[in-house]
Amino acid sequence: MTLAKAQQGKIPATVITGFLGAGKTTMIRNLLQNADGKRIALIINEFGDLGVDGDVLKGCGAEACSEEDIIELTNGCICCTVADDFIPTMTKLLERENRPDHIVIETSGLALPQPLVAAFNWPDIRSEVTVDGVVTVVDSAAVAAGRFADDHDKVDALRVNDDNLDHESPLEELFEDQLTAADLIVLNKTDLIDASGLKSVRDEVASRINRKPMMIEAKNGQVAAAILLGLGVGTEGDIANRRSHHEMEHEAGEEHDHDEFDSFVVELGAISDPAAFIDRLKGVIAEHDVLRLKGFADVPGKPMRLLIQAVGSRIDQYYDRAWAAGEARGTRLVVIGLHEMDEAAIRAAISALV
Ligand SMILES: Nc1nc2c(ncn2[C@@H]2O[C@H](COP(=O)(O)OP(=O)(O)OP(=O)(O)O)[C@@H](O)[C@H]2O)c(=O)[nH]1
Repeated sequence: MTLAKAQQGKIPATVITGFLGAGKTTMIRNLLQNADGKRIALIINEFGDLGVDGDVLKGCGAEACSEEDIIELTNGCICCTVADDFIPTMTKLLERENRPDHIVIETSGLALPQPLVAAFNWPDIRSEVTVDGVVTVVDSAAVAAGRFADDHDKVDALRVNDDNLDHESPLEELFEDQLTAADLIVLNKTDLIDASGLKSVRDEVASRINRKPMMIEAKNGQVAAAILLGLGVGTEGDIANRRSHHEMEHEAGEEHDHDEFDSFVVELGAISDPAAFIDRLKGVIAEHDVLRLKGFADVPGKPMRLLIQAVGSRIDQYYDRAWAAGEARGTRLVVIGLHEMDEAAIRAAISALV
């Protein structure tokens, strides 16, 4: 039977992966607003105890995806909760009378796509759904800045003190695993680098994988729906050829976890001078090498909440929606970094900015 025939009648599902802050949610938001009339169900998974991505997407008011079609998986990283969380969610989705035309899954920035894609080979899922393709979003500016390659010395130093450390740099490994799973690589944030920087990013990305998936460039995740949702690969049938570092290192079946990374939520009162707060926040992020920080701030006198998005020390902010009636105003920020980050010091430093 041909691949196309085997997939006939199945709902296509697109898996969108990529490191923290690469631009996955931005790309999906753009997709929902330009979905060519398709009805999309969205499954979102986020690292950290504050559902920022779901909120951003629910607020985008696109017709392609109503609020009940946005499902948040909050019990941990999707690659570790496949059996307990993802499969039951998919089963429920497939039982709905009004089935979607397409399913889009946004993994957390720390997820390995391989176990998720492999789950599409489970009999109940395989008969109904196929993976149209895995799209890996890359933060081109972060690659150009050496984000995924520059801490060899640090890892080597840690390895001296820890015989059990069998991994490369956790960022580098994850970056490669997410690229390895890709059918399409989107080199995003090209507005932040010049042409020669972009050429180096292309070369570096290509050098990290053996396969040659399609690679395209994008700004603000603007990629046509026909490309994103039209890959037609059936990736579940090829996932055994795209093994992650973890799978190769732990053939014996040792559990994968996210011990190398950590997150915590900082709650603050109102922020009366957001410009000054954000300016000084950049310093805290740089000093403690925070990988990702995002959340909402309460600015006195403003009817809307301020969305704050930091990727490394680049920070975007905008007022995204009005505080709802009865909603407690407050500032809540999720901080994500390497496990060894100094939570107490970061908490104290951020709290001192208010
Ligand atoms: N300059 C620039 N900023 C971008 C681009 N794409 C996304 N961003 C910004 O990057 C930040 C992170 O984008 P998200 O879409 O939330 O990234 P993500 O991959 O969903 O992040 P996580 O879910 O936390 O892993 C936001 O502030 C976006 O506005 C781009 O092409 N150029």
